[in-house]
Amino acid sequence: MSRLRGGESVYSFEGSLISRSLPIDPPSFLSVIRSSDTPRTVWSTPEQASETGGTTVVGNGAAAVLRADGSDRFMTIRERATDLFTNSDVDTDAEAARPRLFGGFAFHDDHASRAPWSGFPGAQFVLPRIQITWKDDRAWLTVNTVGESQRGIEEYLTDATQWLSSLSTSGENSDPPGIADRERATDRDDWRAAVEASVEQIRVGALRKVVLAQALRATLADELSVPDTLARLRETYPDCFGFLIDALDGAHFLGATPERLVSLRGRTVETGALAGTTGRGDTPEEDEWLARELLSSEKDNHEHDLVVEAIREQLEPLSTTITTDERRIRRLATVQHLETPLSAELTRDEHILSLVEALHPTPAVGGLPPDRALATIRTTEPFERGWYAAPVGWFDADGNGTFAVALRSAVTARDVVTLFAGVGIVADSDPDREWDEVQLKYRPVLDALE
Ligand SMILES: C=C(O[C@@H]1C=C(C(=O)O)C=C[C@H]1O)C(=O)O
Repeated sequence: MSRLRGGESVYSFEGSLISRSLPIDPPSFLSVIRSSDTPRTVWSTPEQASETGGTTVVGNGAAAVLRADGSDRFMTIRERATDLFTNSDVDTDAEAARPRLFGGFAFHDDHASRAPWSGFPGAQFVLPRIQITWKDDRAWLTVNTVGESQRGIEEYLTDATQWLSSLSTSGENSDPPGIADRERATDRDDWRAAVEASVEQIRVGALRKVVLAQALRATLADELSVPDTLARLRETYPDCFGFLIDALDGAHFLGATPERLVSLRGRTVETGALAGTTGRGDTPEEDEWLARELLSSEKDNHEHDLVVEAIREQLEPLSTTITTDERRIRRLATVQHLETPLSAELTRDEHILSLVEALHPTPAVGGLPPDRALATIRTTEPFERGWYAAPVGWFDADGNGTFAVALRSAVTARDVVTLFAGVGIVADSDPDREWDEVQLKYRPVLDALE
């Protein structure tokens, strides 16, 4: 396996990309990820996703890592990716198995790589050394090299095939680690004051909406298994985007988010608004009652309208048509949301990173007007958002890809897991109800740990 491990050199790649893939018998997800080297990548799309039809990818190690910082991080990543993909030699019979860059961005332009985000730059994308892709009932092995010879890639392929055949075919999930201690970054009084101050800003017309978040530091009782935690999240949230991004220093960012930021295939864009939240009922009747109440809530519909409007405004200059579907309920294991799917046809070819940059942050996680909302978030939140609520996903050589908004997520370092969750504040937000909503949004990750 030593040849499969990425050395320091992968972080400043030179030479051209060679990629080979072949169909394989679907291996066990848990076995693959448990025996993968860092940086590992996990990406799984909702089972029902129309354009991807439920795809899972695990990346073992790195053939190349692209990193960038600052407000031009989107462009820098795109340029470095273009260098990487130029003159590449890719041999695959399946679109799903093509080489892809997986990673994401920090929420703020002036992101600070300090705890709990040390190791996470403003942007990081990994071209996996080995990519295992599952789609429907099929699976593929892809091996990527940069700056190696043709003979080199054949050897990597042989090693990777041997590695796969050595894996156990079943994976039993271990018990969750449990939580020994919890510490909130924001106490209830500070929260109340922050929400009231934002509501006041909205009432005087300085803001229209702002999304305020909280952080929860959980010290684990036992050792964390990242693969097992992800497997639990995938099981409870099959209709979410599951993700894992390894920093290069041993930290991990993982989650299961219901929110798509954007997908691009050719000139077809899929996106959507997700904002406005209520809980789950104890019975189907109670669930229905809560859903109906959410659909008719003036406050939640206003919160949601602002997101739909902002997305349409960003897409309009780029698109020939924009289609806004009917507003509906998105029911998850712990909460229900208002959701409006949107799609568009672009007037010309665009790279998905241009769309990601244009859309991030939508008012579902930032606010309006964007600059004032971001300044309010910066001065109000006593912690670093890091990669929380920011774009995570993948793109390929053609500039196609999918990005989700990294919600219901946590960053882990040794025995501490820091969870994040936020809520949209509008004129009639009540601090105590918003507090409760934050606690509900911690549940996906908390349940996977307890
Ligand atoms: C900010 C979060 O969620 C966002 C805010 C929502 C709301 O305020 O109703 C709903 C879904 C997400 O767009 C989060 O989960 O942390």
